[in-house]
Formats: sequence, C-alpha cells, structure tokens
Amino acid sequence: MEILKAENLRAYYLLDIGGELKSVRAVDGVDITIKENEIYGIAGESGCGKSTLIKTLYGMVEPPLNVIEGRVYYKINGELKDIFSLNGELGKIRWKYISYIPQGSMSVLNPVARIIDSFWDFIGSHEDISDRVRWKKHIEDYLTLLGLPTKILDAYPHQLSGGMRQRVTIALATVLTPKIIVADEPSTALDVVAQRAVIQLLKDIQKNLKNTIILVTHDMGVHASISDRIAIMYAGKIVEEAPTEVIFESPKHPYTKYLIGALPKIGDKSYKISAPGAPPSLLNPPKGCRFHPRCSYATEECREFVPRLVDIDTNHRVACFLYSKERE
Ligand SMILES: Nc1ncnc2c1ncn2[C@@H]1O[C@H](COP(=O)(O)OP(=O)(O)OP(=O)(O)O)[C@@H](O)[C@H]1O
Repeated sequence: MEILKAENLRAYYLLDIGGELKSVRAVDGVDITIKENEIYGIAGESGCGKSTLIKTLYGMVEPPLNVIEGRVYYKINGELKDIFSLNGELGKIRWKYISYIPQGSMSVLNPVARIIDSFWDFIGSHEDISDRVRWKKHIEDYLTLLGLPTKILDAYPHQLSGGMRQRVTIALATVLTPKIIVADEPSTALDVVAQRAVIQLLKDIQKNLKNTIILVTHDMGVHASISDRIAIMYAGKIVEEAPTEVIFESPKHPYTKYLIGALPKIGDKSYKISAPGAPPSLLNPPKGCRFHPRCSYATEECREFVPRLVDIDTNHRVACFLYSKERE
C-alpha cells in the first residue's frame, strides 16, 4: 500500500544571476509512489538532484528552492494529504510521522552536551517530557532494540567513533518511531566497517518499526545491500525504477547500464566503460532526453523530445525511446 506519492513534481532553485532570474531545474517532473514497509533507494551521480528531491518530499522547501509544479502526498490515517496545503500541520507531524537524516548529520550532536541531553532537547521539542522516567525508559529500550549500548547516553560526542556518532544520530532522528524515514547519504564518509554498521542499523529500524525508508546514496553497493527498489536519477529526472535485483541484473536505460557496468566485480579485471562526458548543467539542460549527449543510442527523436517514464514490465519503469515512444 502506498504511503507517499509525488506527482509531476518540479522544484527549482530560483537564482538572480547578474540581474537575470535563472532556474536550476534540480527536480523536473518526478512521479513516484513509495510503499509502506519498503526501503526505496534513490541513486545517481553527484548533482543530479537526489538531495533536492528528498528535501522536497520532506516538505523542506526554503528559498531559493521553490516548488514550481506538482504535489506531494502522505498517507495519514488512511487518507492521502497534500503536504503543501498542510501549512502549520506539517511541523506537528514532522519527526513523529516522517523524519529526515540530512547529509553530515552526525555534526548535529551538541559537542558540549552528553548524548542523553541531545535526546532530551530533541524529544522535548516535540513531546511533553515531564514524565522523565517513562521517556528515559523509552530511549533506553529503543537503543537496546537497535543493539546500541545504553551507556553511550552518558558520553560526549567526541568520546564516540564517527560510525557510532552516526548511529546515535540515526537513533535520535527515529526515536519517535516515525512511519517514514528520509536519509541522505547516511553512510557516506565512513569507513567500510562503520558503513556496514549504519546499513545494518537502518535495516534493523525498518524491521522493528515496520516503516518506510527513502534512502539517497550515490553508492550502488549500499543500495545492493539494503534497498528493495531503486530509482535512478539523471539531471533532475527519474530515468529508471525497478526492484533492486532487476536494476542490477537487467538494467534497461543506457545510463543505468553505465552505472551498473562501471561497478567492480571480484575477479573481473576487464576495463570498465563509464558514461562519456559529464552530466549537464541544470541551469541549462539539453533539449530532449537529458542523457542524449552522452548516449551512444541517441537519435534525432532523443535530441528533440523528452521520453516519458513508462511501465515496461511489472514494477519496472524506464524513460527511454528504445523501449517506448511515449513523450512527456
Ligand atoms: N542552495 C542551492 N542554490 C542553488 N543551486 C543549488 C542549491 N543546492 C543545490 N543546487 C543545485 O541543484 C542541483 C542538484 O543538487 P543536489 O544537491 O540536489 O544533487 P545531489 O544529487 O544530491 O548531489 P550530491 O550527491 O552532490 O549532494 C545541482 O546542480 C546543485 O548545484
């Protein structure tokens, strides 16, 4: 069953460049439906709009970012609610209904406060914490459920490793047991052991809370080990979406093929071909399919028209004229 839905979402950074209004088309016509109890991965090169997309899905739209078109809906008490018309209500449901783990989030911990005080500050800004005994038990039970030692509550952030700080931050952001967790590169900048612990923690949270995680990372290895479905983003658009094993075993979009083909495999020493050229500027993206300047299959049609993201199989959507002639 769906829990979050975006329809024709366009979110642009509107910038005044030398007195001229320009737009960075970071999210440009995204349609997605995210289901209850799944880990939905969003992948793509740096700058393709992943962070902007999840910020917009979270409703964190502040200038210069503007929603130009489209809707985002959350399913709350069985009803789809348009989040941009919730106004003050959105602030109330944040963290209890949906939580956001931003990039570099471990730096949100107050360096001069013990971890428990960060929990009191965070919970106290959303809930009545006058019954401290009950809330302390909730915090300790939650850490134990996630396999984190409760003694970290007495530590200062600098006494913890980077990996543990990141796990504590994730526990903090999810302690009010939200239905949806939006996580932006939660394991990036950690060594592989710490990265594995963070991924395991996210899996444990999802298993225990039976919630939905929307996970942004450019690291396809992380997606392989945690995501149930993956959306591949290119230059502000989703170009392919499918269950993880389909993306890895049978990618269809030429860009996804490059992404998967460039991954290292044990024992395979063959030369890996990456996509030629560089991603386009989102201030002035190319006409037609945005991938066409880098695509070896590009035709006149690709240079003129934008392919629509369409179903080519059950649970498999692709935006490429090789598979469907539908245009946006
Ligand atoms: N505050 C801002 N003002 C103007 N442009 C911005 C701003 N933030 C991001 N952008 C631009 O929007 C586009 C999408 O950026 P975004 O951070 O969403 O991409 P990303 O895929 O998450 O990349 P990364 O993995 O590097 O964070 C980029 O062209 C970026 O330069």
